[in-house]
Amino acid sequence: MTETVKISSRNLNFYYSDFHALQDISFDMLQHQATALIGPSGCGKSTFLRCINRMNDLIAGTRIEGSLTMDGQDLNDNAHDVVVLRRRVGMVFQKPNPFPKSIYENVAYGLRVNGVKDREFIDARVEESLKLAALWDEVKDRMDQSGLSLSGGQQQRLCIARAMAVEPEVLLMDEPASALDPIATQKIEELIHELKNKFTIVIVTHSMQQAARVSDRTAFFYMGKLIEVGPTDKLFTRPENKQTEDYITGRFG
Ligand SMILES: Nc1ncnc2c1ncn2[C@@H]1O[C@H](COP(=O)(O)OP(=O)(O)OP(=O)(O)O)[C@@H](O)[C@H]1O
Repeated sequence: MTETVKISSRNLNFYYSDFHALQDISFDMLQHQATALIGPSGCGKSTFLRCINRMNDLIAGTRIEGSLTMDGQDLNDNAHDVVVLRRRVGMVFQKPNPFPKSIYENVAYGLRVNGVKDREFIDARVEESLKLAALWDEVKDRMDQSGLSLSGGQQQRLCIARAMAVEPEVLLMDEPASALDPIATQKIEELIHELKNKFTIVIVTHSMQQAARVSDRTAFFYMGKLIEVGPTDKLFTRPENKQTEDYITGRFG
């Protein structure tokens, strides 16, 4: 497998006012792989994820130092258009958050916002995205129903379809299955395996089992620092760092 770096973090520091939430984070996320971010609550996983699509820009008093690049381009360069960035980097959140609109309109939303008007094109992209999200068969006969009428697991797959409709290059997932039952969780995990063929995935998860099941590489964060990163099977079976070992064996966290 050829390994191309998609996103690269170098000496990344992030502050919420005086609080130093991320400290000197340096590692690469590879193209067409899933990278899992693990670590105890409050260690900075979500903060790091939100740096990638600059969602933290929305929080007053935050500051970022160091470099974060995608395809070698600095994401924090002021010349970088955040709207374009968010089209290239989709995001799925912990709780499914469909819009109070029809299933069809949920998926078509990003295209419409981007000015696409061609109905046939939108129809085709909606179908393709729902198929990619493994939801098409369950909804194809009720596209006009509200997205909110779906089950939690279906809603999350709808949100994944919505994110994919604008053909992002990267999909950020912040604990995408934490609000779902085991069967819906399994579907999302299977989906991640499929989606890797098309996208680069960075996933925050509280579940080490989930990280082990879905990711190629895992990064272990602790108190704002990156303690260890490497191939998932190695990190979980032969960690190099004592703190990683203590965490994965359940001695803390
Ligand atoms: N908007 C904010 N303002 C100030 N501090 C924040 C803000 N968001 C997060 N923090 C702090 O930054 C640290 C990292 O939080 P973050 O949410 O990134 O951790 P996490 O590892 O994702 O945690 P969890 O697993 O509980 O979601 C925590 O100490 C948190 O309290």
